[in-house]
Amino acid sequence: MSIHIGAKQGEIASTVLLPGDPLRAKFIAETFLKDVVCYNEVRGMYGFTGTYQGKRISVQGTGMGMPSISIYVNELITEYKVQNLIRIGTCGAMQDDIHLKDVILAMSVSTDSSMNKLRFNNMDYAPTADFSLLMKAYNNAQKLGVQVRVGNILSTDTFYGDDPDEWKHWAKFGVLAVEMEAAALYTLAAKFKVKALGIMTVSDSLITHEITTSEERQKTFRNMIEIALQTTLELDV
Ligand SMILES: O=P(O)(O)O[C@H]1O[C@H](CO)[C@@H](O)[C@H]1O
Ligand SMILES: O=c1cc[nH]c(=O)[nH]1
Repeated sequence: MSIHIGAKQGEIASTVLLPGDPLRAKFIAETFLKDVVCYNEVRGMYGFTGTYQGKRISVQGTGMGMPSISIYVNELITEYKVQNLIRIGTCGAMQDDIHLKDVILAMSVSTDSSMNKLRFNNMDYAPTADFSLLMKAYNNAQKLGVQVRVGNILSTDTFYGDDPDEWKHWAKFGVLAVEMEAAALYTLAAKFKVKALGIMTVSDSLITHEITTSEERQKTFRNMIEIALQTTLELDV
């Protein structure tokens, strides 16, 4: 067992899907996986292992924000030898041609967080997706008939910022959408030489102020989940 994950060695698969919401992890396990075992309930941050079309995979909630996902990703990699980490999250659209429920593959991540400023002694690091995961996910989206946007997203530390227009500056530079974890995920994956990708569904628009309901956020993001699951089938480990 690690400090925050109550699994025994061998109970977590080498590929893990990472929703922020632990109830999304439960929903995915119950809806898409067979032979499911719940390996973690510590802090209510559910983790499950099961099989998808015969492939063993796990799904682990990460909580919200970079400090929280960093704890789970660190322990998954260092204590449980996880090799492939695919975040399946929600995000807010920052471009007017991106709509509710659109799917975004995060090729790179900008951030307003100080975590990497501290890690890299105030220099800029560019958190980047693993190209083989990105390419597989893109190809699977095409096969499933799901149009995806691929590009730069923002991982922010503040869901409720002080300046309601701050996101517009990122948008001017082509950033597609905002969420709160991918920069930390990509940075840790690079540090530990494992693979990571973020697949995000648009849950709200910063432009039109449309939002999805929490039930929709938890349950209806099938396109993103199916892209991630198909991608796991093509992984060697
Ligand atoms: O839906 P999840 O995966 O939690 O992702 C997004 O939703 C949360 C904010 O509501 C943040 O964690 C953000 O990254
Ligand atoms: O971090 C997030 C997630 C979803 N929507 C947002 O606007 N921000």
